[in-house]
Amino acid sequence: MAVPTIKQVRAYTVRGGGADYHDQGDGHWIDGQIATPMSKYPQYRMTRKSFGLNVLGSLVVEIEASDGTVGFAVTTAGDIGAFIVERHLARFLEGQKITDIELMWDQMFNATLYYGRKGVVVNTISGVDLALWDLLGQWRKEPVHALLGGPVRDELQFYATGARPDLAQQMGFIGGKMPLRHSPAEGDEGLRKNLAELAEMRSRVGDDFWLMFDCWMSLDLNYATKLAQGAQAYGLKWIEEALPPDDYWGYADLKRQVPTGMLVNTGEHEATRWGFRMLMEMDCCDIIQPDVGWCGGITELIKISALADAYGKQVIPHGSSVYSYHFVATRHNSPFAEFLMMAPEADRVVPMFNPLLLDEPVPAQGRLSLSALDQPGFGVRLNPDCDLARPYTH
Ligand SMILES: C[C@H](O)[C@H](O)CC(=O)C(=O)O
Ligand SMILES: [Mg+2]
Repeated sequence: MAVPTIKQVRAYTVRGGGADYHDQGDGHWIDGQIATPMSKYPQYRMTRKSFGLNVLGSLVVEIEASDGTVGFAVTTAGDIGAFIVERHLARFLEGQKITDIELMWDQMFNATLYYGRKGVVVNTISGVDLALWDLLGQWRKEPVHALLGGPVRDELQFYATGARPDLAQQMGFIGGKMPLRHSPAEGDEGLRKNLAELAEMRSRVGDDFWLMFDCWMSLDLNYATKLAQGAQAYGLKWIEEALPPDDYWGYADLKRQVPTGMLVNTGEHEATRWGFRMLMEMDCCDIIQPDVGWCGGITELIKISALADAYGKQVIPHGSSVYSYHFVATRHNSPFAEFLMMAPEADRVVPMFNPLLLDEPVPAQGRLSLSALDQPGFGVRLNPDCDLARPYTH
């Protein structure tokens, strides 16, 4: 059978939730007081939207093949990403065989090296890459996990990220990761409050339920060490993204300084095999947490994950819903997955990319059967009710 070629690449943007899951309405737990690198400025401490966490919006990449098959994917990159896709990356895709994903990835990455490497450019490349995998799956009528070598387990198990680990426990999740609220700018009193919150949550969930802190790049080494030592009494399973992503040296020190048995995890704002190589070579963490929509897509995650396996590290991707699930299902070193609680009060399970995708599967009792992932591609559809714009064409 002749392999179709890529006929057209289109980039759309959309606001309100979706892949830019921080773009939520006022009062949502994800925009409450959460420690960030901006917390040292009192005017930017109480909400993350105050410093522009939701400025990007979602990018939707649609790729149409010569036989009419269409693949698509979403990520966080908004208008900037749409510009990059339409005015720069499309040239490396249109006319290519839809099977030549490795070649297209290499051309997109190398052509953008002079202004890219990480951040929104690699988010954008990731979105294109995911759309290519979706297209291939649609054409072959196979789920992406089958294209990746097939699942190694029958169901996925999830921990939940959100403000209410106690409710996540009742919903059947294996653990709850809560945002750290108080940053070093709030001194010892803030540290006491952080530990008191953990103590309170531990008293609600009992001894065996996993509890984790997500520090979202907000701490310094000394504070992170004190937090980890204080949290030991309440059985904190891991301390996540404690330091800025570029502080590889700090992470290596932190990993040596936390109490025995407590894990140091990071990587959601890291990108490419070279970034993750640094984290692993310098022994910065126990578990790496690439976001498949930000780290370079599935094509790059395959390499990152193989490297991690050789280093004896687990790969528990950050969020990303179906884009992660199809990958996690196929890897021995990804034994569980994250589910981000996007209900405003974190009191029920709603699709992570709500309202952008239709047919987005969600865990029930903290689990998702592989049979929920057996549709072609990533198995999701764009919600026609979402107001997509196409700000650039080529
Ligand atoms: C809750 C965290 O601050 C962030 O919004 C999500 C995240 O880092 C994670 O899911 O991990
Ligand atoms: Mg995190």
